[in-house]
Amino acid sequence: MSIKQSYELAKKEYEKWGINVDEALEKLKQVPISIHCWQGDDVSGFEVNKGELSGGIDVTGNYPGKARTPEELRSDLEKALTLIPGKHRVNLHAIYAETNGEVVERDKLEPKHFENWVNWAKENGLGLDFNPTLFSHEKSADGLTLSHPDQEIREFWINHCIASRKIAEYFGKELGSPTLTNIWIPDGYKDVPSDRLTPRVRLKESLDKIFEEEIDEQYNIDAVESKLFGIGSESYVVGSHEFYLGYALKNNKLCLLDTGHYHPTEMVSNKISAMLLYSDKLALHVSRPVRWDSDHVVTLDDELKEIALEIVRNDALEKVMIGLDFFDASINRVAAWTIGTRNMIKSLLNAMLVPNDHLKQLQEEGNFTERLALIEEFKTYPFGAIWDYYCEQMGVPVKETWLEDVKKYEKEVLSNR
Ligand SMILES: C[C@H](O)[C@H](O)[C@@H](O)C(=O)CO
Ligand SMILES: [Mn+2]
Repeated sequence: MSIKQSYELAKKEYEKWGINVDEALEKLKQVPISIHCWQGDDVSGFEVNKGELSGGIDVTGNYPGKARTPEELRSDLEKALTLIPGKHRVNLHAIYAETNGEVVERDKLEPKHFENWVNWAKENGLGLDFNPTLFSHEKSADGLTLSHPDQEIREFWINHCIASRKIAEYFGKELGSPTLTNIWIPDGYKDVPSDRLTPRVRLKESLDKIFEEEIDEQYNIDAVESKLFGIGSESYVVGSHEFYLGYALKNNKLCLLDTGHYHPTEMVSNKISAMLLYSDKLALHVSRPVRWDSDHVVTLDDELKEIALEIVRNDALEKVMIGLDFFDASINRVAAWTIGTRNMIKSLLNAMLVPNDHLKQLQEEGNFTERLALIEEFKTYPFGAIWDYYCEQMGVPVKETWLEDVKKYEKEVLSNR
């Protein structure tokens, strides 16, 4: 049976429940995923005086073929993008600046240092997102940045974040779509603090200075990302969830929820509807924590499906800015992007192929038996046939055939590095 024939049969199954499959596929095409560049080079970046990865995050594995230059990273991203259906965005960190061999301190970074990225994004029809990098640097060696007791150090990082917002504004203007600029800081303490308040007061003041200058939301949207703990900040993180939730609501900023930044049984899927009652938009870093914030490649697991359901059934596709955040150096990095991003898209399609309105109605009626029965039965509906057809229509490999492309690329390109 051809992919189209399987699709037609599967479509009929969904149509019985009033689900318009063609409409769902059209909708899916419009959803951009922000693909993080840092999976391609293990969060190394291209700074001339680059430091070791720090900030309480870690990349493990030494699979060959890591990108060593901006050209290699862009070429690897291009490869991955040929295997992922849809038009997406690329998420950059400040450490991916190109400074022509010159040492440019992070507080002095300018749009011109990202010109190649912008030209490349234009050529490939991509949007760009951005992050100031407040780790892997001598001025964050003690694990503190925007909340540092030393005013000079704080000023340095404030100026870096201000410079980053200007770079993001430039991206937004050049590419005609707003850049999401996300601030994440590693600040925290290994051991039980004797004062939790003072660092938070300083972080609040630093953020106020960073956001002093208004930037048109047509070009730049600001987000703040919280965390629970990191390596070396096990007991206390200054920018906790509650800290940023309050800050974002009061200052009209977006909260960015990283799925690896909560207690192991605390689910981001359960936060989306609550937060969207009080905020027009929110942002995600979809990751996969395995026992800790390990940033494993995203799989099509229950929580990913639940996150997608919450976005789709609450009509929030334009309110939730979906980004990815994982970095696995133990497998082929192009495959990592491909697996994780395809899974994110698959989860959205899956959510569109569920009779969401009917299930909501059942809940309202207190019919929990039917609610559970249908949720479970839909798990084995022929979703794969719809996904395969979507891939074919979008001109990307169907099923696991993309692996052949990755193997070829590994043989011809990655293995020569
Ligand atoms: C590269 C980092 O993962 C990223 O900046 C941040 O989003 C994070 O999640 C730190 O744990
Ligand atoms: Mn993150």
